[in-house]
Amino acid sequence: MRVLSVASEVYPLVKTGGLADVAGALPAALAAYGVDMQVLLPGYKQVMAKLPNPVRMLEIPELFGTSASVLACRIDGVQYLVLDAPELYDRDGGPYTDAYGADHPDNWRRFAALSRAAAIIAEKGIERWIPDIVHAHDWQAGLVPVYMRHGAAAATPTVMTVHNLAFQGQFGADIFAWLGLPQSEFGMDGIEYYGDVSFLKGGLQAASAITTVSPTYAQEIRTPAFGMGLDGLINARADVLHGIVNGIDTEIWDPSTDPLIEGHFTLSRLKKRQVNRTALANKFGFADTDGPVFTVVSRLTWQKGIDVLAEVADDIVAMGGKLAVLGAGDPALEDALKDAASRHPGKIGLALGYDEHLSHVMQAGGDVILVPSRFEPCGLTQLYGLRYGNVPLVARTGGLADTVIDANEAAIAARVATGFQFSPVSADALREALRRAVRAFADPRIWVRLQNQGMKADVSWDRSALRYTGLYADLLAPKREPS
Ligand SMILES: Nc1ncnc2c1ncn2[C@@H]1O[C@H](COP(=O)(O)OP(=O)(O)O[C@H]2O[C@H](CO)[C@@H](O)[C@H](O)[C@H]2O)[C@@H](O)[C@H]1O
Repeated sequence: MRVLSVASEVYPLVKTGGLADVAGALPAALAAYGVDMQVLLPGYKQVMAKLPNPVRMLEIPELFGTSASVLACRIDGVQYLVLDAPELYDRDGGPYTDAYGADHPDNWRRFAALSRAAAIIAEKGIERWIPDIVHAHDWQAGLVPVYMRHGAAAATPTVMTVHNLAFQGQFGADIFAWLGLPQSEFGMDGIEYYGDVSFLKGGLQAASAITTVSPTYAQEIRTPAFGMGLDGLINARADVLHGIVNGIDTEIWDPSTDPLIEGHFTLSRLKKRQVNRTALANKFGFADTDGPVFTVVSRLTWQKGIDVLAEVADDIVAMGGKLAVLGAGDPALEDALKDAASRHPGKIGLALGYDEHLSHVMQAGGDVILVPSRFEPCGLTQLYGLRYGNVPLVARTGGLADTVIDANEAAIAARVATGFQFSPVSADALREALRRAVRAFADPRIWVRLQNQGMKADVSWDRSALRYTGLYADLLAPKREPS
């Protein structure tokens, strides 16, 4: 089965968040089930610089006012297709923003081009490789199913995966004329959204199947509270909606071999974890290694509940804990955390910025990974925490609710608890959960049990890869007429 996956970021070539991890891990995970997945992504400056021996496979003479080509490149067994269009992608800054952090004004054109290129590949193939299915991720690939339904590959099934419904790719109606779509698309069943254009809405309407990254989030987005204005549409398409929880790449995230951490450890050699704790304490300038070290690796935003975290920072210290935060985002939240760190030198440490290496160090050396998100489609840092003995303390929402088993008394006694959940996302509820964690940490028997159970949890892609494979197979199965 041949599947073309289309994403705006893919680890290890370019990453700003969880989408890259998932788009990067899927090809290998699905290969185990006989899926031949190739991944199309934009040829940003940082991507082009990383390609070993790219081969030019397909010329696209006219793509949104510029010429483009598709390069193929194999890295660690994965076949990447890179859309080389310098006018669109050869720029300083990140995948979506310029060097000053502002969105590129022509992002609609940059990602419409990615989607159009995917549709062209679906029609023409790359050499003799023609996808049986096209799998689009998030709004940046939202127009893939839309372009496909108006072209020669209209019969090829498409899957639209929502990694975060908060980002919809909404642009003014004036861009519609430039998209090269029939006028009928500017309507209820197409990409029109309250008089604007929405790339994600288009994808959700046109795709053969919709998936999101956990079963709980799949239910939540059917409600006005989580549906971000699209709950009506999602409910109307509930028969093709699936919640498939993310896994993690257990080779990259393996505490027994991880080259980015100080000391390797396993379930049976948990004591060896200690050197990582010390390394973390040194990195964040902690005065000592007493008490639990709470860690946060996150975009610093309202979605992630970082305002609530800042509210309880003093309490963490008062409870005898330490706090280490790695992240970047909203300047007001960065300031609130900077203030907390300056109030508590040696106890609260802040690393502002994006640092993949440090994120591994934190998972290996922390005691608790905090994820106080207001909504969380799946969440990956709690999965890395489980695997690294960094016990998750999470808000009871979305994929966090699906992947962490709360340490209530019954779950502790039954030896199934893996972390702590709290609800609602408020300072009071978070404080209460922190207290529970501090109490559990004080009892080494309970704590080691939590770490053990977490490290034993299956966070691999195995089960979910099987579910994606099943979904693809269903989409390809000949439709039976109702009898
Ligand atoms: N400052 C920093 N330095 C280094 N690494 C950092 C970092 N900030 C974040 N990261 C890393 O970026 C990734 C973030 O992934 P998440 O799943 O937690 O959230 P994100 O909102 O990006 O993803 C969206 O897509 C994913 C994938 O489907 C869903 O799990 C999630 O719920 C959804 O919001 C993790 O690998 C984390 O370690």
